[in-house]
Amino acid sequence: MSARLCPPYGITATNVVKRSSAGMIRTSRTLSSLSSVPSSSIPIYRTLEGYREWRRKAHDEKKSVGFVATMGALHDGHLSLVKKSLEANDHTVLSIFVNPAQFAPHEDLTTYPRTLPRDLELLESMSMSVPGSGDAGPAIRKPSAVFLPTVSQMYPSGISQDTAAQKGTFVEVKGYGHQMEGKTRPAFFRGVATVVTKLFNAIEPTRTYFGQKDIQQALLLRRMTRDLLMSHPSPENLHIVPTARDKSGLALSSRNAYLTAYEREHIAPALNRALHYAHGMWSSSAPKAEILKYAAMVVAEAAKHATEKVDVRLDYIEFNDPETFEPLPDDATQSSWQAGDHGRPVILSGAMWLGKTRLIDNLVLGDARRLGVMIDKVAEPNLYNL
Ligand SMILES: Nc1ncnc2c1ncn2[C@@H]1O[C@H](COP(=O)(O)OP(=O)(O)OP(=O)(O)O)[C@@H](O)[C@H]1O
Ligand SMILES: CC(C)(CO)[C@@H](O)C(=O)[O-]
Ligand code: BAL
Repeated sequence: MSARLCPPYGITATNVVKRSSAGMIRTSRTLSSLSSVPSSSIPIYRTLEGYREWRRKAHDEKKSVGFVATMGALHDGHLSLVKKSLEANDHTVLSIFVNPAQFAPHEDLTTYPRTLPRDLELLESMSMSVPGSGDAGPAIRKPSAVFLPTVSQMYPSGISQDTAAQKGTFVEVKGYGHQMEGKTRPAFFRGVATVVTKLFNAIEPTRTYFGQKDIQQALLLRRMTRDLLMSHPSPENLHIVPTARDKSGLALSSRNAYLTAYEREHIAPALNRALHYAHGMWSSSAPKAEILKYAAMVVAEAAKHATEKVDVRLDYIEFNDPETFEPLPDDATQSSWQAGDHGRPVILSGAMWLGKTRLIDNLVLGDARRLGVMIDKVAEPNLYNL
């Protein structure tokens, strides 16, 4: 059953999620009832049964299905993933689901931006002309469906943000979830791998698209598809789309909505500047440990020269092996890395706190295509990381 329903809707942080004393998450009536969904010309599936009926038809018609998983609060970064999917697939499906399992109890699940009406408007406004097959003229493609499940649909056994209290089935990509982002967010990748496995099982995508902004997530999920012998998608059909940015270099992110205009314009871009500074030093053969000190100073300088009160804390900047995610040795240099016959690029990534907002970013040093990042000739060079 597809839901094309009318207002009133009322989705706010407080009416979406309620937590019992045991930390179990349940959806409020507002979000779980169908009447909470704005009207849309794109079919919205709130149930697995409804979506699967649509998917069966696409399968019978031998149509390919591209998939973009999101937590909503859409921006141009998300839309760049949708465009890649529209280009390559007969159908494009997008999911919007704020996944409790990837938020630690102290993190921002309740305040995470939720902008469903605007998200649907943005998706409705998207279309792409693609060459028709045979003698047919060009065809117009638009997003075909939105999957908008409830927490109880996605977690039939219930879900607690407290990992010790969790029951049911979880997916862990062992050995790859504790470095980089996993150092600060130890349960994050377990939550992501679990929900994305469920989404892949539900959506059955031919191809999927993840953002380079969350590079560890994308690479870990590709490993998961390989380890679990997945066919929908197969590992080679999990694509990574370059990071879309503000002119200042700041990576677009739903959490940027937490920032003041001053923070967004003047302070947040310091993380990207620090990464570029580190890249410059790497190219001039400086050793990693020294580079990291200077990169941290770039962030500190931005805070020092702020003309408004800001609370800036660098979480980390690090160089990591894209295959193992392990940090490079302190004395590693660009030439020692290359001489090690790795031939693979290096991930230079970082995270910083701006008040309560945590921002992340990365550059791939070397040929990002080797990581399956989709660099194409229409890309504007200053938007991309090579
Ligand atoms: N600036 C961006 N460029 C390209 N892809 C992006 C960008 N931001 C997010 N994505 C990708 O969009 C998908 C959905 O991400 P998500 O809904 O968490 O948005 P987000 O902006 O990353 O949110 P958050 O602020 O929580 O990090 C992920 O694959 C993510 O990597
Ligand atoms: C992949 C994802 C949708 C899983 O909840 C989320 O981690 C994200 O948006 O990057
Ligand atoms: N894009 C990553 C989602 C998260 O930080 O929870």
